[in-house]
Amino acid sequence: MTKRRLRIGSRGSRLALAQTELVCVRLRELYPEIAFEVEVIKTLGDVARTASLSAIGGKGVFTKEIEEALLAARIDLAVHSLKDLPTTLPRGLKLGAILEREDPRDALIARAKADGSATAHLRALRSGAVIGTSSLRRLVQVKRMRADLEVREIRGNVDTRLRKLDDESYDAIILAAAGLNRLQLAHRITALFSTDEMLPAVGQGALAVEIRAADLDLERLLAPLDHGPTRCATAAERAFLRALGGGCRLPIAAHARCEGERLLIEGMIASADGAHVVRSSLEGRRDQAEAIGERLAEKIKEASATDLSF
Ligand SMILES: NCc1[nH]cc(CCC(=O)O)c1CC(=O)O
Repeated sequence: MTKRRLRIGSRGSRLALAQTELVCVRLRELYPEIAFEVEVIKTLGDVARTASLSAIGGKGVFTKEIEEALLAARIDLAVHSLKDLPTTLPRGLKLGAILEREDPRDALIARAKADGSATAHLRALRSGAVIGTSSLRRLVQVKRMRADLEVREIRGNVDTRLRKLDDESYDAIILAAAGLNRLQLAHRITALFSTDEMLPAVGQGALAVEIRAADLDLERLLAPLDHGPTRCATAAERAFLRALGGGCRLPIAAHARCEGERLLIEGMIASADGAHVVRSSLEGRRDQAEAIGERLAEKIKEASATDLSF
Protein backbone atom coordinates (compact mmCIF):
# COMPACT_ATOMS: atom_id res chain seq x y z
CA MET A 1 0.00 0.00 0.00
CA THR A 2 1.32 3.45 -0.81
CA LYS A 3 1.75 5.86 2.07
CA ARG A 4 -0.87 8.60 2.46
CA ARG A 5 0.61 11.96 1.45
CA LEU A 6 -0.09 15.38 2.94
CA ARG A 7 1.42 18.48 1.37
CA ILE A 8 2.39 21.39 3.63
CA GLY A 9 2.71 24.84 2.08
CA SER A 10 5.31 27.26 3.38
CA ARG A 11 7.01 30.46 2.37
CA GLY A 12 10.65 29.99 1.48
CA SER A 13 12.26 32.28 4.06
CA ARG A 14 14.55 30.62 6.59
CA LEU A 15 12.12 31.52 9.38
CA ALA A 16 9.08 30.19 7.51
CA LEU A 17 10.89 26.92 6.75
CA ALA A 18 12.07 26.55 10.37
CA GLN A 19 8.51 27.08 11.56
CA THR A 20 7.12 24.62 9.05
CA GLU A 21 9.78 22.11 10.09
CA LEU A 22 8.64 22.47 13.72
CA VAL A 23 5.12 21.48 12.74
CA CYS A 24 6.38 18.72 10.42
CA VAL A 25 8.51 17.11 13.11
CA ARG A 26 5.54 16.89 15.46
CA LEU A 27 3.22 15.54 12.78
CA ARG A 28 5.72 12.89 11.63
CA GLU A 29 6.16 11.78 15.23
CA LEU A 30 2.38 11.53 15.73
CA TYR A 31 1.66 9.95 12.34
CA PRO A 32 4.63 7.95 11.04
CA GLU A 33 2.29 6.24 8.55
CA ILE A 34 1.72 9.53 6.67
CA ALA A 35 4.26 11.17 4.34
CA PHE A 36 4.41 14.93 5.02
CA GLU A 37 5.93 16.91 2.16
CA VAL A 38 6.86 20.58 2.24
CA GLU A 39 6.04 22.75 -0.79
CA VAL A 40 7.61 26.18 -0.97
CA ILE A 41 5.28 28.87 -2.25
CA LYS A 42 6.38 32.40 -3.15
CA THR A 43 4.11 35.16 -1.90
CA LEU A 44 3.89 38.79 -3.00
CA GLY A 45 5.66 39.73 0.23
CA ASP A 46 8.63 37.56 -0.80
CA VAL A 47 8.79 38.85 -4.37
CA ALA A 48 8.36 42.56 -3.68
CA ARG A 49 11.38 42.78 -1.40
CA THR A 50 12.18 46.39 -2.05
CA ALA A 51 8.69 47.88 -2.19
CA SER A 52 7.12 49.06 1.02
CA LEU A 53 4.64 46.41 2.12
CA SER A 54 1.99 49.01 2.88
CA ALA A 55 2.41 50.28 -0.68
CA ILE A 56 1.72 46.85 -2.19
CA GLY A 57 -1.43 46.34 -0.19
CA GLY A 58 -0.50 45.45 3.37
CA LYS A 59 -2.71 42.69 4.72
CA GLY A 60 -2.24 39.20 3.40
CA VAL A 61 0.91 39.82 1.37
CA PHE A 62 2.60 36.84 3.02
CA THR A 63 -0.38 34.52 2.83
CA LYS A 64 -2.58 35.07 -0.26
CA GLU A 65 -0.79 32.74 -2.71
CA ILE A 66 -0.59 30.03 -0.05
CA GLU A 67 -4.32 30.31 0.65
CA GLU A 68 -5.02 30.05 -3.08
CA ALA A 69 -2.97 26.83 -3.20
CA LEU A 70 -4.97 25.47 -0.24
CA LEU A 71 -8.30 26.29 -1.88
CA ALA A 72 -7.14 24.70 -5.15
CA ALA A 73 -6.02 21.61 -3.17
CA ARG A 74 -2.44 21.89 -4.47
CA ILE A 75 -1.50 21.70 -0.76
CA ASP A 76 -3.41 20.34 2.24
CA LEU A 77 -2.19 22.50 5.09
CA ALA A 78 -0.19 25.68 5.53
CA VAL A 79 1.96 26.94 8.37
CA HIS A 80 1.88 30.69 9.01
CA SER A 81 3.07 33.17 11.61
CA LEU A 82 -0.33 34.04 13.03
CA LYS A 83 0.54 37.72 13.00
CA ASP A 84 0.87 37.68 9.20
CA LEU A 85 -2.58 36.13 8.77
CA PRO A 86 -5.47 38.56 8.15
CA THR A 87 -8.18 38.41 10.84
CA THR A 88 -10.81 37.25 8.37
CA LEU A 89 -9.90 34.06 6.49
CA PRO A 90 -11.15 33.40 2.94
CA ARG A 91 -14.38 31.42 2.75
CA GLY A 92 -13.61 27.71 2.81
CA LEU A 93 -10.51 27.94 5.01
CA LYS A 94 -10.03 27.69 8.76
CA LEU A 95 -7.37 27.42 11.42
CA GLY A 96 -6.88 23.73 12.17
CA ALA A 97 -4.46 24.37 15.01
CA ILE A 98 -2.76 27.19 16.87
CA LEU A 99 0.45 26.07 18.51
CA GLU A 100 1.66 27.13 21.93
CA ARG A 101 2.93 30.68 21.71
CA GLU A 102 6.66 31.39 21.79
CA ASP A 103 7.86 34.58 23.52
CA PRO A 104 5.40 37.29 22.32
CA ARG A 105 7.76 40.20 23.10
CA ASP A 106 9.71 42.48 20.82
CA ALA A 107 13.49 42.46 21.07
CA LEU A 108 16.09 45.18 20.66
CA ILE A 109 19.14 44.09 18.72
CA ALA A 110 21.91 46.64 19.05
CA ARG A 111 24.90 46.81 16.74
CA ALA A 112 28.06 45.40 18.29
CA LYS A 113 30.39 48.18 19.29
CA ALA A 114 34.10 48.20 18.45
CA ASP A 115 34.92 46.56 21.79
CA GLY A 116 32.43 43.83 21.02
CA SER A 117 29.84 44.74 23.61
CA ALA A 118 26.37 45.82 22.62
CA THR A 119 24.57 48.85 23.96
CA ALA A 120 22.61 47.65 26.93
CA HIS A 121 19.18 48.96 26.16
CA LEU A 122 17.19 51.49 24.22
CA ARG A 123 17.54 53.88 27.17
CA ALA A 124 21.31 53.68 26.86
CA LEU A 125 21.44 54.65 23.17
CA ARG A 126 22.83 58.07 22.34
CA SER A 127 20.49 60.84 21.30
CA GLY A 128 19.94 60.67 17.54
CA ALA A 129 20.74 56.95 17.35
CA VAL A 130 19.07 55.24 14.36
CA ILE A 131 16.56 52.45 15.01
CA GLY A 132 15.57 50.21 12.10
CA THR A 133 11.97 49.07 11.87
CA SER A 134 9.26 49.30 9.25
CA SER A 135 6.46 48.71 11.73
CA LEU A 136 4.41 51.79 12.65
CA ARG A 137 3.44 49.97 15.84
CA ARG A 138 7.10 49.72 16.89
CA LEU A 139 7.87 53.24 15.69
CA VAL A 140 5.21 54.97 17.80
CA GLN A 141 6.14 53.00 20.90
CA VAL A 142 9.86 53.73 20.49
CA LYS A 143 9.07 57.43 20.02
CA ARG A 144 7.07 57.47 23.25
CA MET A 145 10.04 56.13 25.17
CA ARG A 146 12.73 58.06 23.32
CA ALA A 147 11.47 60.91 21.15
CA ASP A 148 15.11 61.83 20.42
CA LEU A 149 15.87 58.62 18.48
CA GLU A 150 15.59 58.44 14.70
CA VAL A 151 13.47 55.62 13.30
CA ARG A 152 14.39 54.49 9.79
CA GLU A 153 12.68 51.96 7.49
CA ILE A 154 14.37 48.56 7.18
CA ARG A 155 13.19 45.79 4.84
CA GLY A 156 13.84 42.12 4.25
CA ASN A 157 13.63 38.91 6.22
CA VAL A 158 15.24 38.38 9.62
CA ASP A 159 18.68 37.42 8.24
CA THR A 160 18.70 40.37 5.83
CA ARG A 161 17.82 42.78 8.61
CA LEU A 162 20.56 41.45 10.89
CA ARG A 163 23.05 41.84 8.04
CA LYS A 164 21.88 45.40 7.40
CA LEU A 165 22.33 46.16 11.10
CA ASP A 166 25.93 44.99 10.87
CA ASP A 167 26.69 46.66 7.51
CA GLU A 168 24.62 49.81 7.38
CA SER A 169 24.06 52.82 9.54
CA TYR A 170 21.55 51.50 12.04
CA ASP A 171 22.45 51.54 15.73
CA ALA A 172 19.79 48.99 16.58
CA ILE A 173 16.83 47.18 15.09
CA ILE A 174 13.68 45.70 16.60
CA LEU A 175 12.45 42.18 15.78
CA ALA A 176 10.05 39.70 17.34
CA ALA A 177 11.86 37.55 19.92
CA ALA A 178 9.95 34.48 18.70
CA GLY A 179 11.47 34.54 15.22
CA LEU A 180 15.00 34.97 16.58
CA ASN A 181 14.50 32.15 19.07
CA ARG A 182 13.19 29.83 16.36
CA LEU A 183 16.22 30.62 14.18
CA GLN A 184 18.62 29.94 17.10
CA LEU A 185 19.53 33.63 17.01
CA ALA A 186 18.61 34.44 20.63
CA HIS A 187 22.23 35.43 21.27
CA ARG A 188 21.71 38.47 19.03
CA ILE A 189 19.10 39.91 21.43
CA THR A 190 20.41 42.86 23.43
CA ALA A 191 17.27 43.42 25.48
CA LEU A 192 13.65 42.37 25.52
CA PHE A 193 10.94 45.00 25.74
CA SER A 194 8.35 44.24 28.38
CA THR A 195 4.81 44.21 27.01
CA ASP A 196 4.25 47.38 29.07
CA GLU A 197 7.04 49.15 27.19
CA MET A 198 6.08 47.75 23.80
CA LEU A 199 2.75 46.03 23.27
CA PRO A 200 3.21 43.28 20.65
CA ALA A 201 1.41 42.79 17.35
CA VAL A 202 -1.77 40.74 17.43
CA GLY A 203 -0.80 37.06 17.27
CA GLN A 204 2.92 37.71 17.64
CA GLY A 205 4.86 34.58 18.55
CA ALA A 206 2.09 32.12 17.64
CA LEU A 207 2.05 29.67 14.71
CA ALA A 208 -1.15 28.75 12.93
CA VAL A 209 -1.93 25.78 10.73
CA GLU A 210 -4.50 26.67 8.09
CA ILE A 211 -6.61 24.00 6.36
CA ARG A 212 -9.72 23.68 4.19
CA ALA A 213 -12.80 24.07 6.39
CA ALA A 214 -14.30 20.87 4.97
CA ASP A 215 -11.23 18.81 5.86
CA LEU A 216 -12.62 17.38 9.11
CA ASP A 217 -10.29 14.41 9.03
CA LEU A 218 -7.23 16.66 8.88
CA GLU A 219 -8.66 18.83 11.65
CA ARG A 220 -8.80 15.73 13.88
CA LEU A 221 -5.19 14.89 13.03
CA LEU A 222 -4.11 18.41 14.01
CA ALA A 223 -5.98 18.48 17.34
CA PRO A 224 -2.96 17.37 19.44
CA LEU A 225 -0.99 20.40 18.12
CA ASP A 226 -3.60 22.90 19.25
CA HIS A 227 -2.84 24.81 22.47
CA GLY A 228 -6.00 25.93 24.26
CA PRO A 229 -4.66 28.95 26.17
CA THR A 230 -2.89 30.28 23.04
CA ARG A 231 -6.02 29.73 20.93
CA CYS A 232 -8.14 31.70 23.45
CA ALA A 233 -5.63 34.51 23.86
CA THR A 234 -5.12 34.95 20.12
CA ALA A 235 -8.87 34.69 19.45
CA ALA A 236 -9.35 37.68 21.76
CA GLU A 237 -6.52 39.61 20.08
CA ARG A 238 -7.81 38.87 16.58
CA ALA A 239 -11.38 39.81 17.51
CA PHE A 240 -9.99 43.09 18.87
CA LEU A 241 -8.12 43.83 15.63
CA ARG A 242 -11.08 42.80 13.46
CA ALA A 243 -13.43 45.07 15.42
CA LEU A 244 -11.06 48.01 15.02
CA GLY A 245 -10.97 47.39 11.28
CA GLY A 246 -8.14 45.04 10.41
CA GLY A 247 -7.37 46.91 7.25
CA CYS A 248 -6.88 50.28 8.86
CA ARG A 249 -3.38 51.67 8.62
CA LEU A 250 -3.15 52.95 12.18
CA PRO A 251 -0.72 51.30 14.57
CA ILE A 252 -2.60 48.66 16.57
CA ALA A 253 -1.21 46.31 19.22
CA ALA A 254 -2.67 43.79 21.62
CA HIS A 255 -1.61 41.08 23.98
CA ALA A 256 -3.87 38.64 25.80
CA ARG A 257 -3.08 35.82 28.18
CA CYS A 258 -5.06 33.19 30.02
CA GLU A 259 -4.74 32.68 33.73
CA GLY A 260 -6.76 29.63 34.65
CA GLU A 261 -10.30 30.33 33.52
CA ARG A 262 -9.65 34.10 33.24
CA LEU A 263 -8.49 35.99 30.18
CA LEU A 264 -6.70 39.34 30.34
CA ILE A 265 -6.20 41.51 27.29
CA GLU A 266 -4.39 44.79 26.74
CA GLY A 267 -4.86 46.76 23.55
CA MET A 268 -3.58 49.92 21.96
CA ILE A 269 -4.28 52.15 19.00
CA ALA A 270 -2.30 55.22 18.04
CA SER A 271 -2.45 58.00 15.52
CA ALA A 272 -0.03 57.43 12.63
CA ASP A 273 2.40 60.04 13.97
CA GLY A 274 2.28 58.50 17.44
CA ALA A 275 1.22 61.78 19.02
CA HIS A 276 -1.96 60.22 20.38
CA VAL A 277 -2.09 56.78 21.96
CA VAL A 278 -5.08 55.10 23.56
CA ARG A 279 -4.31 52.02 25.59
CA SER A 280 -6.71 50.03 27.71
CA SER A 281 -7.28 46.58 29.17
CA LEU A 282 -10.10 44.23 30.00
CA GLU A 283 -10.59 40.97 31.83
CA GLY A 284 -13.21 38.27 31.62
CA ARG A 285 -13.93 34.60 31.30
CA ARG A 286 -11.66 32.68 29.00
CA ASP A 287 -14.62 31.09 27.17
CA GLN A 288 -15.74 34.61 26.18
CA ALA A 289 -12.46 35.40 24.40
CA GLU A 290 -13.86 36.95 21.21
CA ALA A 291 -16.49 39.01 23.07
CA ILE A 292 -13.78 40.38 25.38
CA GLY A 293 -11.64 41.41 22.41
CA GLU A 294 -14.62 43.10 20.76
CA ARG A 295 -15.56 44.91 23.96
CA LEU A 296 -12.02 46.18 24.36
CA ALA A 297 -12.17 47.51 20.79
CA GLU A 298 -15.41 49.36 21.62
CA LYS A 299 -13.89 50.77 24.80
CA ILE A 300 -10.84 52.00 22.88
CA LYS A 301 -12.96 53.40 20.03
CA GLU A 302 -14.99 55.44 22.52
CA ALA A 303 -11.87 56.77 24.20
CA SER A 304 -10.21 57.57 20.89
CA ALA A 305 -13.25 59.36 19.45
CA THR A 306 -12.51 62.16 21.89
CA ASP A 307 -8.76 61.64 22.09
CA LEU A 308 -7.57 60.82 18.58
CA SER A 309 -8.26 62.43 15.27
CA PHE A 310 -9.00 59.36 13.13
N1 LIG B 1 6.40 39.42 8.72
C1 LIG B 1 7.26 39.60 9.79
C2 LIG B 1 7.19 38.53 10.82
N2 LIG B 1 6.16 37.69 10.96
C3 LIG B 1 6.39 36.88 12.04
C4 LIG B 1 7.61 37.26 12.57
C5 LIG B 1 8.25 36.71 13.77
C6 LIG B 1 7.63 35.48 14.37
C7 LIG B 1 6.35 35.69 15.11
O1 LIG B 1 5.98 36.82 15.48
O2 LIG B 1 5.70 34.67 15.35
C8 LIG B 1 8.13 38.28 11.79
C9 LIG B 1 9.43 38.95 11.92
C10 LIG B 1 9.48 40.01 13.00
O3 LIG B 1 8.49 40.72 13.25
O4 LIG B 1 10.53 40.15 13.62
